[in-house]
Amino acid sequence: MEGCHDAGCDASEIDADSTLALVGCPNVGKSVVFGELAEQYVDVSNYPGTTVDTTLAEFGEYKLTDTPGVYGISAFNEEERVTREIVLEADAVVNVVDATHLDRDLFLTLQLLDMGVPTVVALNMMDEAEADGIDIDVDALEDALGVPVVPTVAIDGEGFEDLRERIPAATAPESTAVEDYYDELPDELDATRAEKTLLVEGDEPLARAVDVGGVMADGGSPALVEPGLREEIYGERRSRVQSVVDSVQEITRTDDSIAERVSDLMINPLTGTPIALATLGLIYYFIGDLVAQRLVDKLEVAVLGAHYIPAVESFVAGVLPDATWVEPIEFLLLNDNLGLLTVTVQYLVGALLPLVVAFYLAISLLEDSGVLPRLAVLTDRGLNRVGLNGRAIVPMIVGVGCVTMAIITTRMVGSKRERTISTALLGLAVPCSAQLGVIMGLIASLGMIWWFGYLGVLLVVLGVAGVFLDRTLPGQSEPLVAELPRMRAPRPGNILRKTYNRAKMFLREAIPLFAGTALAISALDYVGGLDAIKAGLRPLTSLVGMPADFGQVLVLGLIRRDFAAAGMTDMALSSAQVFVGLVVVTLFVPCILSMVMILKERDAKSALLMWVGSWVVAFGVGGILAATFGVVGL
Ligand SMILES: Nc1nc2c(ncn2[C@@H]2O[C@H](COP(=O)(O)OP(=O)(O)OP(=O)(O)O)[C@@H](O)[C@H]2O)c(=O)[nH]1
Repeated sequence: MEGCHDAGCDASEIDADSTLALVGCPNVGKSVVFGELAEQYVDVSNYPGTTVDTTLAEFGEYKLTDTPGVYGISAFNEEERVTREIVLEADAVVNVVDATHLDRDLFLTLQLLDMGVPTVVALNMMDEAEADGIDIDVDALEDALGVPVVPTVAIDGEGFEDLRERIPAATAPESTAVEDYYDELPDELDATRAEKTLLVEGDEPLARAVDVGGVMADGGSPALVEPGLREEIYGERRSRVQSVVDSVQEITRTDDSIAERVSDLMINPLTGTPIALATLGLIYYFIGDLVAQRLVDKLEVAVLGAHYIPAVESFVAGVLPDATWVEPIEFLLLNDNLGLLTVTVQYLVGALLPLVVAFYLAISLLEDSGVLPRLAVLTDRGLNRVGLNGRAIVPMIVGVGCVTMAIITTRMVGSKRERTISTALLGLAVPCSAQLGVIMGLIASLGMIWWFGYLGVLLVVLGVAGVFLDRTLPGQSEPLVAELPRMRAPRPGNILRKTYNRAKMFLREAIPLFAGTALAISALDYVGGLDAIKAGLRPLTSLVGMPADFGQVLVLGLIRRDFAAAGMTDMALSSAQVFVGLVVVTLFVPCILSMVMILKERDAKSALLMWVGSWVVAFGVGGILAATFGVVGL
């Protein structure tokens, strides 16, 4: 069935096979509503903008599509374009409205109704409205809007029976205040009410698609209407929203709740900074120390290293026949660098799995409690200087746990440009905890001053690289959307479910990639490729004042960063050499698994540029430090 947003579309047009879109502002509970209606879990987060991909599900005889949260139907950014497209295609909309934010959310509702989109309003978060002393006269709201309004508490499944029942009655008022503006459009234009409304609001994709007489796939000249018209229509709609809110809502309590007071403390730089540092410290302690060091150490070494690897080795040796052709197979499966059944499994199960689970657990808690967006607001200004916004704080912290993991979290930092910058910075100068552990051990014997020197160099490189990328990459980074979700007690069920789902999805995508890479590197190793690389690296190792053996360290670094740092433990080096060597291995290329992830999350060109860039920066900075300290490799 075609979209039916023309004037006069009524309930009878919504029948079996109709497509329903779930539309609402960010963080109003759409994902929970979707889960309730479709009986299917989608990622629920107390963080605006977590629904980036859309999900389609069957709901009774309808098809139901989840959409990214938007404040209005327009096409200024990626989320808006996705939602706009879905709304234009849909037969009806379930508009989720946050009862504690009527004044904000009803703009979208009225816009949908102006467009003639058959709508049912799910007035969600009624529990929070009640707690905040917000009294809404639902019948009056229904009368004012002219469409069904159903109060819901999505997390408790309240109101859904009613909602399901009233969806077939989705409708839109026959006429709209916006119709007066349609006169601005060419007389011969053949467009639906939805299209006309968007056109008078200056919708660019539609304006570009207009040809004489109709809306076409492409062609025609953009800007059909005066540029100022949008503001006029928006202003008029906002005043309609205000009068609806004034007539249906009464606020009986005005003092701040505890959650609001905590929130204020968190975003005030004076009190927020120590809270943020403590939170970051806690995350680091949990992911970087407790899990990445202790648990992973136990699992990787004491369990898998001591029991699993010997067992699999003897099993494979027992199964494979004793013949020369078996040798390469045995090497691919069992070699000590990246054997498919040995080190690769040891890494995936012993390190990556616990890290992934720990990470998702921590992030889910931070998201659902509302701490995460407040951290983003606090760190926003500093990160702006390097072309990022506050949302990038998470990948940076996570990177200190595991860079591979952090690269996935760059999904949440906003535009493609910011994702590229944060990925590049992560790959370049954020040491992962496994590497940091070994590095700390090595530096501890040199003294505190070297430790600060090491951190100082990394910060300078991060700053310079960030500013460089910000200036050279085309476009501009997006500002942080300032709207803060409310602070809530996380729901354990949701945290566990989300962690499980995210970890499962991650592993399902990552395991084949890692296995393939391990096989390819092992094959290269078998034919002597890694030794050849080591010999070829000699000019570079002397450039940074390191002995020839440092080539071996770099080859290990291509595979895993902590291997590289660990490779330096039994080399005879001066203090300055240890320092320079550690800076070089930190800035050196991301480990092979991070590279696989960069390839997957970005594209081949960015991955190659980042890889080559790391060589240049590592040896450039290493060369400067070597010259400064006068270190010479033997
Ligand atoms: N108290 C309360 N919390 C709710 C209700 N509905 C949803 N939530 C919580 O609100 C937060 C946001 O819910 P989501 O379903 O992720 O919101 P969304 O609209 O899909 O958000 P985006 O996808 O980011 O636009 C989560 O922490 C939910 O647990 C409700 O009726 N009452």
